[in-house]
Amino acid sequence: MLLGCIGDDFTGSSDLANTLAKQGMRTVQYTGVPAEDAAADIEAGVVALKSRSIDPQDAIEQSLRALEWLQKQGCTQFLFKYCSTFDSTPQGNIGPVIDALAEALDADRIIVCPAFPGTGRSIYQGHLFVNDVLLNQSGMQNHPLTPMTDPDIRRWLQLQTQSEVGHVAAKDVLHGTEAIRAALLREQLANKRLVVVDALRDEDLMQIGEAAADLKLITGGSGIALGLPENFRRQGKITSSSANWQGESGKCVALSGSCSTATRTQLQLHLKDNPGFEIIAADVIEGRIDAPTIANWLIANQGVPVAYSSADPEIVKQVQNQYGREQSAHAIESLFADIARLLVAGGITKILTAGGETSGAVVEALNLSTLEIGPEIDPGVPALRAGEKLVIALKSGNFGAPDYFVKAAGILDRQA
Ligand SMILES: Nc1ncnc2c1ncn2[C@@H]1O[C@H](COP(=O)(O)OP(=O)(O)OP(=O)(O)O)[C@@H](O)[C@H]1O
Ligand SMILES: O=C(O)[C@@H](O)C(=O)CO
Repeated sequence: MLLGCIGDDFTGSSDLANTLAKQGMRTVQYTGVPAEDAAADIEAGVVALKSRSIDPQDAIEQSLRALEWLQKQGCTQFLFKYCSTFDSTPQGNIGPVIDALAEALDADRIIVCPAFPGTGRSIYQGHLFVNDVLLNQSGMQNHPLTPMTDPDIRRWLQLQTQSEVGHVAAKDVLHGTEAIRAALLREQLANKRLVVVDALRDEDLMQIGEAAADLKLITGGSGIALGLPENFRRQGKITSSSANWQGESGKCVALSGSCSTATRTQLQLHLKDNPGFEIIAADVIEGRIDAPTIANWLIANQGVPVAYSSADPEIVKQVQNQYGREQSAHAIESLFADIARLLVAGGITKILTAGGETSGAVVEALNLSTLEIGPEIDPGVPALRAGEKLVIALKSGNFGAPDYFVKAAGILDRQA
């Protein structure tokens, strides 16, 4: 294994694995730190953690264990993947995890670049934009677990890290690889260990990737991985691989715990032609609805039926005020986990999940330890083979075109 990656959630990890696979690296996504060594022919390994919203100390410990395993697999470069909307709180977990990985690797010039132009996330003057609005006006200010209220990534990160935060601005990035390399060195000499790097376009990310060829630790969204495979290819270390994807026949069902604007738009369109079961959070928390009822409903309905708790931010806020943020999230995630188990036991072979935390709960409940990367459904969302009789797609809350659910069901389908 050449490139060792640690993802702070499961959907985000599949986003990264998708990018690396598309750029020609043989990539596998692991759920948690594997007990066994990786197969010998894997070039990039993504250890997916569910560490985005847990206690920072726990996130550090899990990330260091992942790092140790990846080091044991022979990796020479490491990538810490977080969300392209930099999902975190003033306490972490991005800064504390980077600090710990940096110490363990004795790394410097650590790029911090959540940009993902393919999904509209760019960084200019240290500020993160989602399409044409700043992060804190994009809907992310209402995120149920990590509300992003400051678009200045330098300022937000500085709250979380012991290291000093530097910046490589677009004026350097737009001059290409050598200028980026020189600017990173300049920041290192000024004792800025973590460096937010502006990026507007995929070309910028390719050049940032090239400038990062000799860095031990790189951090960012999946976009930061775009240019890395080429470094290994240039050294003759990777050979092109062509994955042999085959979907599954049978019914496809969707589970959505994502309350993001994108998911709610997708649901609105999907529910015009497909049946939906709306899960009311209070009913879950107070035990008025259970998993078997919903699983049976999904199995019995035609089309691509969806069970969803996705609600308007105002409703989510009310639920959280009444029952607590953690408690309500936990209750809903456990419900989705139980539904998923029942679906698979009931013979379902294709499952779509929406929302990072929700997807994490489902992947863990189903014990899906290794995910093979299939074709891309929409930017950042690959089809995944999770077992001999199960294919899935894990959609990050904000990803996917309006017709995502139907498109995803089509790609997971076995082609005649
Ligand atoms: N109706 C609801 N009321 C309160 N909390 C909810 C409700 N529906 C879902 N949740 C919780 O909100 C959280 C949504 O997070 P999740 O990561 O699944 O989606 P997302 O934030 O849209 O996606 P991403 O993290 O990929 O951006 C989960 O913990 C979920 O259990
Ligand atoms: O980077 C992103 O936006 C996604 O891969 C993700 O991590 C959202 O949960």
